[in-house]
Amino acid sequence: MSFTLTGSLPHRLSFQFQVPLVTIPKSSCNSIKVMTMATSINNDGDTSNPRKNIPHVLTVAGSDSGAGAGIQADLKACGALGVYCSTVITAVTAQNTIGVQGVHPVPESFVYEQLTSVLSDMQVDVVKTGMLPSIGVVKLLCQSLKEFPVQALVVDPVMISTSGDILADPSILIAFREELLPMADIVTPNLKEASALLGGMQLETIADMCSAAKSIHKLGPRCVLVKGGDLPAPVDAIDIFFDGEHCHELRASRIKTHNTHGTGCTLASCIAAELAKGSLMLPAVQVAKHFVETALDYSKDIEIGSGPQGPFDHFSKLRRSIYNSSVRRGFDPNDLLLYAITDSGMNKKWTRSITDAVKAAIEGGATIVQLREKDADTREFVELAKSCVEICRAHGVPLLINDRVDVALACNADGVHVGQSDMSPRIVRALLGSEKIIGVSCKTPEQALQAWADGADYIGCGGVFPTSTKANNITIGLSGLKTVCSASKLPVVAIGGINNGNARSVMEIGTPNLRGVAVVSALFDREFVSSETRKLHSVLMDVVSNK
Ligand SMILES: Cc1ncc(COP(=O)(O)OP(=O)(O)O)c(N)n1
Ligand SMILES: Cc1nc(C(=O)O)sc1CCOP(=O)(O)O
Ligand SMILES: [Mg+2]
Repeated sequence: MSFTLTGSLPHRLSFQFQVPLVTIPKSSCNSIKVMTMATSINNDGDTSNPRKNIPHVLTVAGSDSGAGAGIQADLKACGALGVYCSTVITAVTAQNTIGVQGVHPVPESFVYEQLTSVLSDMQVDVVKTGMLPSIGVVKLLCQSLKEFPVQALVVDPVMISTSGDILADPSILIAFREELLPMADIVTPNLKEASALLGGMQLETIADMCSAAKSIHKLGPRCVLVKGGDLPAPVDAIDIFFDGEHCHELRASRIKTHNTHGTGCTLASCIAAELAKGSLMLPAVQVAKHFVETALDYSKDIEIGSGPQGPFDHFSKLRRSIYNSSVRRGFDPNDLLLYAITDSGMNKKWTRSITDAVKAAIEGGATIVQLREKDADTREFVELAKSCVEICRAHGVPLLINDRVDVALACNADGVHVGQSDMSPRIVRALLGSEKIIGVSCKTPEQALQAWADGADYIGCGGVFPTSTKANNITIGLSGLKTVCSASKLPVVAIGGINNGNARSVMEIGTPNLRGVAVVSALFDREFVSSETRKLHSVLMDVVSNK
C-alpha cells in the first residue's frame, strides 16, 4: 500500500513521493527507512524522467592522513555498500600505521558551517559520528540534528586511537552521556569506550559486556553494540547487541592480521549505510560485521606502511565476494526457474528409480535438481548422487544435495541446500569453497538477510501452500513469500504445495527476485514425471516471457 505526498522543492521543481505504508514494530530501533523514488516533474508536466534518491550517509568525523580510519574509512565503506557519503570534518590528523603524530581540530564554527551546508541542501538519511574532539562540536551537532532531523543516528564514541593516542577531550564523556547518546539509534563502543562511558566499569567477560550494554542503554540510545574485539583471545570475535529487550551475542571469525586499523569506523559506517538502504537495526549490524570480517580476511596479508597496524582493503576483493555474491561463477539465478526435488518414497511408490526420475524431470525441463533423500544410507546416497551428477552434468543442469555436505563433497555435486536447523551456511561455504552453490530455507526477512550475510547464493522460501511432503511445515502464504522476497538480497525460489494450477499465482506476486518454484510431489508423486514437468515448465515460461 502507498500514499502520495506532494509539495514543492526549492528552484523550479515540484515533487511527488510514493511512500509505502510500513508498520514500525514498537520494539525495533529507528531504522525503517521509507524508500522513496522522487519523480521530477518539469514545467511541461513531463513525468518520464524519474530521479532516484540514492541512500545517503553523512559522516561527522576526523580525517586520517593514512586513510585507514576516520572520514576516509567511512567514505570507502559507504562506497563499497553502494551508499552516497557526505563528510563533515571535525579535525585533521597526521597519522599512519605507526600512530597519531598530530591532531588539528577544525574550528567549531567551521564544523557548524559544514553541517549546515550539507544538511540544508542534501537529503541525508543517516548521520554517523566518529571523532568529535570537543564538547562544543557535540553540542553544535545535536543542535543541527534538531534543526535538520534525519532517520537514524549512529554514534561511534571515538575517544582513544588504537595506538593509544587521545582523540577527544575526556570532558567529552559528559556531552556524550547527556546530549548525544539520548539522540542515538545505536552507539558502538569498544570495551575501553564502554568502560569510560560507565565511569570505569571493568569489562572482562561476555556477561560484563551484556550488563554494560544494558547500562549504556539507560543513557538513552535505542540500541547498543558493545564490541568485544579486545576480549582476551576468544576463538571468535564476539560483540553484544542490546535492543532494549534482548542481548544478542554476535559472532564472527577472528581474523589473524595486523591490518585492523579503521575497523571501528568501518563497522559503524556499514551499519549507517545499511540503515540508509532501509534495513532494520539487527540485520544492519549483521551485514556490517560480515563486511568487516570479509574485508579483514581478504586483506590479512597486504602491506601498507611499516607500523604495527595497517589499513585493510574495502573494495577490490569485496566486490567479488560480497557485493556480487549472487553472481558467483557457477551459479545462474535463472536456474531456479523449475527446481525439481526428489523424494525416494514417491518414486518407489511409482516403481521407478531415482536416476530415472531425475532423467525424466530434466527431459521435461527441470532447470536444477536437488537430491532430498532423507532415509538413504550414506554409502547408497553417495553412489546415487554420483550417478545423478553424471546425468545432470551431461545436460548442463546443476545438481544440489539436501542437508548432506559430506555427500556433496564425495560426489562433487554443484552445491548443497540447508535449512535453519541444518549446518550453518557460513560453515558450508567454508567447507565447499566459493564456487559451489549454497541455498538456505527461509521463512522470515531476518533469516533471508542472515543467509545473504552467511554467503548463500539463493534462498528457498515457503511453505507457500500447505504440503503433505514435509511434516509439520509452517505455511507462510503468498503474502509471507512476498514479504521475504522484498527483504531478500538474494534470488528466491518458492516452495511448498506448488503445482501446475497455482504456480502462476506464485510467480505473479510481483517481486523481481522471485526466480522460480521448487516442487516435489507435483513432479514425483505422479505417474509420468516428464510430462508433468513439461506442463509446469510451460506455465513458468508463459509467466516469465510475459514479464
Ligand atoms: C529449495 C528448497 N527450499 C527449501 C527446502 C527445505 O529445506 P529444510 O528446511 O532444510 O528442510 P528439508 O528439506 O531438509 O526437510 C529445500 N529442501 N529446498
Ligand atoms: C522440502 C520442503 N521444504 C519446504 C519449506 O517450506 O521449506 S516445503 C517442502 C516440501 C515441498 O514439497 P511439495 O512440492 O510436494 O509440496
Ligand atoms: Mg534440511
